[in-house]
Amino acid sequence: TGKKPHIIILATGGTIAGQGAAPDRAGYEAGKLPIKELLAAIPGVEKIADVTGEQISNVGSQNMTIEIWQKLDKRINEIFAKNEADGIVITHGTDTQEETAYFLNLTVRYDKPVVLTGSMRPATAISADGPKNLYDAITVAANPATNGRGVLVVFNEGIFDGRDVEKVNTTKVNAFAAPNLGPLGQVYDGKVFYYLNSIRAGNKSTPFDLQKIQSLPKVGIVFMYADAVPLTIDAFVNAGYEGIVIAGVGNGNFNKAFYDAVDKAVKKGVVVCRSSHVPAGRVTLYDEIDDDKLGTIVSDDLNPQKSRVLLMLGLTQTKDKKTLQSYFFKF
Ligand SMILES: NC(=O)C[C@H](N)C(=O)O
Repeated sequence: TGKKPHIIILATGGTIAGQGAAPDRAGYEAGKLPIKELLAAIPGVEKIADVTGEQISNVGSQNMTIEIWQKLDKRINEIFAKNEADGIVITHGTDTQEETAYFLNLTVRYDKPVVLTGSMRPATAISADGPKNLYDAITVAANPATNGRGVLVVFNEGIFDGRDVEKVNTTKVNAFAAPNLGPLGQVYDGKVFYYLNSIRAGNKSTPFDLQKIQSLPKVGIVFMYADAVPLTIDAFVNAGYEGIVIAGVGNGNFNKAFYDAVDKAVKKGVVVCRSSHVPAGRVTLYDEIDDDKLGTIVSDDLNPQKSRVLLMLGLTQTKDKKTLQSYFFKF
């Protein structure tokens, strides 16, 4: 019987720390309860790990910021550099959890477990899902088989990789899925089962070492729909954005008006990435749009909000579109 693993919880807020007038969700506030109270709801956890907690922020994740991402990244890298913990669990709202997970998957320089979780029901609601998710996340982070799998999301007994996980339901406790890949595994009754490995590179095999990156360039997202007008494309260009992700229809398609606006943006040096708001599938090069002719890149199977994360980080390294495109196929 060796020493128990030490797990540090970094709390950022979210519904898991949410408080309302039980048993309702109406009018509840995310990011109210401190980490101490979240831990008090999972007695028995001391049998699987020595757990300590730190409060990084306390916000609903609709208010997540790049500044909090940088703070998280810095603290995670410091914890592992100084060997302060064997694994890290991040409690986080679900609205932007997929973005934070992918950002950290690309920027954390260590292979040790980093697991995000949250909840759909506030801590004060009937059958709150937070305590179980937190217990499961600690179980996964404490398991040696989690090493080297990048940043993960554990939710409703599913284990997902940070690159592929997406929020797929607005209110149900089964809120996360990886539409293009599926879950990496399952956590059940304190046991961890992995079924597959993500083949995407992350952690220190990316060039995105935030210690060497002062600030991130601005990248915006524009939503395409029938008869859409490209006002926001022009607005982003005029506001000095370095990149634009188009949340296109179908295989990253957009109409003639968008095409012309994208053409102008690219000619001004803005990098434009074609993604799609279709829930699954990849956006492929040279389908109905000739990317060589228009000067665009494609998102592969990253959704628009994750494409923005990668394009922001990519643009800190290069403006070369071939290299940026290679990031989208590799990371
Ligand atoms: N279920 C949740 O966590 C939703 C909340 N708005 C948040 O993202 O913080």
